[in-house]
Amino acid sequence: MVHHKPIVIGVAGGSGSGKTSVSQAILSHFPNHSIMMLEHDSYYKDQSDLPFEERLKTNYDHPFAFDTDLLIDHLNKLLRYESVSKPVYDYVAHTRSCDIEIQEPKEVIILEGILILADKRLRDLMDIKVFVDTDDDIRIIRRIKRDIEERGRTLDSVIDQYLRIVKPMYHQFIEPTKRYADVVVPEGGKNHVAIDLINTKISTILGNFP
Ligand SMILES: Nc1ncnc2c1ncn2[C@@H]1O[C@H](COP(=O)(O)OP(=O)(O)O)[C@@H](O)[C@H]1O
Ligand SMILES: O=c1ccn([C@@H]2O[C@H](COP(=O)(O)O)[C@@H](O)[C@H]2O)c(=O)[nH]1
Repeated sequence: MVHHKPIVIGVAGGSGSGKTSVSQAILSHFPNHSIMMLEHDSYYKDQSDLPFEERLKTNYDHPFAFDTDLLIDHLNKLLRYESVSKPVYDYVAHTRSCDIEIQEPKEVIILEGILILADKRLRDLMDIKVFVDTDDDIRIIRRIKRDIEERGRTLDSVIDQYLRIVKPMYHQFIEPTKRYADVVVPEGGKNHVAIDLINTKISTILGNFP
């Protein structure tokens, strides 16, 4: 029988910083535990009422792009050990897909996203706050590769979006949230020492569960 509220680990950082890699490294360290990922990206606002050309103009790196109220509602349900219907985001179509995913509650929740530390309501629900800190040049190189291979973009579109939006928004909204982090992880998923420290802390909290 479960007595304690689930543990929430927030993993923030710029696009391409290695948030997903760090989160995966935590997930794979606890194969026998009940652990899940919750991505702020799944809660990008639905834009199906806008034509595709209009969706291309959206600023996806601004807090207004997300339905954070819905994320908080879902997180609170998961914290009460209730399941939720997660939206599924389609990066190629730039809108919510028709699918939903049923997410069962778990003992450990990894909450991941570029702007999760920018919202005090989310910060207040986290037990451990992590910021993955990777230089701009490394992040743009990773993003070019990923967005062309996985998100249906061209080189020119990635460069244009990066210079016009992603970079200025990072410095205005994302980088300043580093000050809220308990742990700053340089260089993402390959930082084994930082990941071990985070995993040890999670084990300690799990060990203290009644
Ligand atoms: N330490 C690393 N060294 C090399 N490549 C990495 C490293 N961490 C992540 N990557 C690669 O960079 C890309 C972005 O990493 P990801 O973890 O998805 O970042 P984010 O979730 O912050 O956008 C992925 O293609 C991933 O394979
Ligand atoms: O329709 C969309 C939605 C998001 N983006 C970009 O995605 C990144 C955040 O994802 P990461 O996995 O953290 O890189 C954000 O910087 C948005 O610019 C998009 O291009 N289109």
